[in-house]
Amino acid sequence: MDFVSKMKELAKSDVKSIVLPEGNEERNLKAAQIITEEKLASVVLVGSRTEIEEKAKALGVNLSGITIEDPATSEKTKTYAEALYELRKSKGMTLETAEKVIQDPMYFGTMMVKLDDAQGMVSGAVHTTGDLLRPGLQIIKTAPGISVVSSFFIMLLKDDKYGAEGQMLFADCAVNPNPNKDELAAIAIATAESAKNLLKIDPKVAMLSFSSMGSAKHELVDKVVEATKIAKELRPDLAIDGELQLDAAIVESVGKQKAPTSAVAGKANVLVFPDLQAGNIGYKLVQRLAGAEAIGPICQGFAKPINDLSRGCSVEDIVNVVAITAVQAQNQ
Ligand SMILES: CC(C)(COP(=O)(O)OP(=O)(O)OC[C@H]1O[C@@H](n2cnc3c(N)ncnc32)[C@H](O)[C@@H]1OP(=O)(O)O)[C@@H](O)C(=O)NCCC(=O)NCCS
Ligand SMILES: CC(=O)OP(=O)(O)O
Repeated sequence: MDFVSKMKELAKSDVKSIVLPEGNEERNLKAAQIITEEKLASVVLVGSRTEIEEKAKALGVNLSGITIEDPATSEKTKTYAEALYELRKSKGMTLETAEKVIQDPMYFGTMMVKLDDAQGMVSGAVHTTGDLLRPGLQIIKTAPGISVVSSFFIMLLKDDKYGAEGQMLFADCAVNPNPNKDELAAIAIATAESAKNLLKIDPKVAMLSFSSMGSAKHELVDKVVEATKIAKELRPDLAIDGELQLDAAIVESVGKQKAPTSAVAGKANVLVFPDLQAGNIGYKLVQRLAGAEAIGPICQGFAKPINDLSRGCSVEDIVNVVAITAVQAQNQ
């Protein structure tokens, strides 16, 4: 069974409630109907009830079995505003501001997850990644013992000779613009754990650079070398190695030539990029030029699952990320 089918089967086995805060958007509405028909999750659309109902009618989307929460009229709005105020008052938020902010479906949806009125959230077809991350960081916060929220893409490649039979995780492609060495080490460890938990593979983590094992000297390379050292010290049980160029990481013959003693070189199935410029460009290159399916960005490190989409996503992408979010919610 392929990865997406596995996620869907798991999601169906214990149905969770997932919020779509871009409730009046066409792809979200179409996805909501598919998710409901396939029983992948119990969908909550957040937004103006009138707009959602009118748009659904125009698109021929059947809303039965789907819950709509309108922040302007919901009986939950007051409670959520008060909870937001309590969480953010030490940062200077007033109750008046909280009452305004909670009208934003992104904040309303995030608060639904925080207060267990839903188990997960997916957005990003319209909003930017920052629009999802800010309420997430302010309200959901990090899981116990985790200091850095980051993200990964599940890359399903056309050529199964790479990664784990064509499956790879790429990180961080969406959250941390310029992680320092400690943050980069944390991203590597978190992504290795995500590879084990979601893909059920034995992670082989390559810390990517433009240098392989000292072949180039530069401060940008130093960060990757130091992050690799930190990650290995923190988790000697994990196969993490670097610094490696991309070809040394994924092509067996090049790995043997450039990093002959590495247990990861040539076999990597988790690629950790040195910064967000490289990560975001890297995943889009593989998606667009190599025709890989890119699922995500899936967030890791939040106390509860909230996930992003690319604004270029399809209806199918939304359905897939909702299934994965539901599986993450089962594992909470
Ligand atoms: C993630 C991002 C939104 C955070 O921005 P920010 O300006 O630091 O946000 P805030 O200052 O409002 O931070 C909110 C809180 O989260 C914390 N925080 C920020 N990034 C964090 C991270 N990666 N992990 C954990 N906590 C984080 C902040 O310390 C702050 O805590 P506090 O309010 O309790 O003091 C920002 O880094 C960003 O825009 N990243 C790039 C997203 C993007 O454009 N991706 C490309 C397309 S996918
Ligand atoms: C993940 C990502 O790059 O999102 P967007 O394309 O919406 O900026």
